[in-house]
Amino acid sequence: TEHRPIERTKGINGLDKIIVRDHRGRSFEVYLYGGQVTSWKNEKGEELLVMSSKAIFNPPTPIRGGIPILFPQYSNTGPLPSHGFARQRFWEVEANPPPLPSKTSSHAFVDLILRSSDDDLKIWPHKFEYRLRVELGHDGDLTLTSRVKNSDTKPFNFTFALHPYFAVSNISEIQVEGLHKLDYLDQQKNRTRFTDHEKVITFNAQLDRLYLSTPDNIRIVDHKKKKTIVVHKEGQVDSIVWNPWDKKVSDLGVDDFKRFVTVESAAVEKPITVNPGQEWKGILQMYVIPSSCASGKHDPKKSCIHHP
Ligand SMILES: O=P(O)(O)OC[C@H]1O[C@H](O)[C@H](O)[C@@H](O)[C@@H]1O
Repeated sequence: TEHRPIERTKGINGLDKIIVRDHRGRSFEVYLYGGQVTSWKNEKGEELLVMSSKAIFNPPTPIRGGIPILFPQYSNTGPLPSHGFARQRFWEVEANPPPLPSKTSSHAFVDLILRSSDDDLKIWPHKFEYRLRVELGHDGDLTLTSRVKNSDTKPFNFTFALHPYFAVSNISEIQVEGLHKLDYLDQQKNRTRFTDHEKVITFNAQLDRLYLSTPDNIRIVDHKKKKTIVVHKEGQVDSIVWNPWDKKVSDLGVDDFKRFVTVESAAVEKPITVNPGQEWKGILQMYVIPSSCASGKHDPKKSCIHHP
C-alpha cells in the first residue's frame, strides 16, 4: 500500500491539527479550524511562515499567522464580517475528493472541505463546497489548490484571498518585486487608486495595498538571508501586500511585524462568479530559491539575481 505520511493530532487548546511530512523531512501543519496552514518547514527544519507570538487559538477568534483563508468576502468589501467566515469555521478532512490532477504527484498532501452550514446560509444564502488541497511538492514548494463549487440553484459571486504570513529576516531588509507600474488601491486611504512608480517595494512604515491585475509571480527578496520567496498564483487576478508596522493589532506581539510580510493572492476587484453545479479553481504555490543582490539593501533600485 501507498505511504501517506499524514498524522492527525491535537494542537494548541486541543484543536485538531494535521501534520504532513515528506521523505526529505519537509513538513506542514494545518488546523481544521479555519482550514488554516500554521507551519511550513523546509528540510532543515526552518519555519517559512510566521505565527504571531500572541496568536489566540480560541474559536471564533481567527488565528493570527500561517495562511488564513479569506472567503467568501475579502476585507470589508461587502456586507459580511471582515474577511468572510471560512477562517472561523471547522473544516473536515476529505478522504476521497473528486480527482485533482497533481502537478508533482507528491504523496505529501491532505484534502480538506468546508460546506456551507445552515447558519452560514442565513448570512450568505449560497450553498457551496470549498475543497482545499495542501501539498508539498518535490522541490519543497507548498501548494494550496482551492476549488469552490456552487451546489445551489442560482449563480453566486465571491471575493477571496489567501493570506500567507511569510517569514523574513527583518522587514527592513527585504524588497517585494514584480509590481512595478501597476495600479493599486491604497487601503490606508479609503482604497484610493494609485500607480506604483517604484521599481520594488521596501518597508519603513505601515503598508496595505491591493494591487490590481498582477503578474502570476511575485518575489520577496530577503537580502540578509540571501533567499527569495516566489509567490505564484493561478486563477486569481489581484495581490495584496501588507505589513502593519506600528499599527496596533491586538493579537500580534509588539515586535512581530519585523518578522513577516504578507503577499496575498486574491480576487477582489472583479468578484468570481460560479454558476450552479460549476466549480472555480485557484492555485497558490510558494517556494524559496537562493538569491544575491549586487545592490545590497540600501540600493533597492538595482534588481537581484535569482538562482532557480
Ligand atoms: O486583522 P485581520 O482581519 O486578520 O486582517 C489583517 C489584514 O489583512 C489584509 O492584509 C488587509 O489588507 C489588511 O487591511 C488587514 O489589516
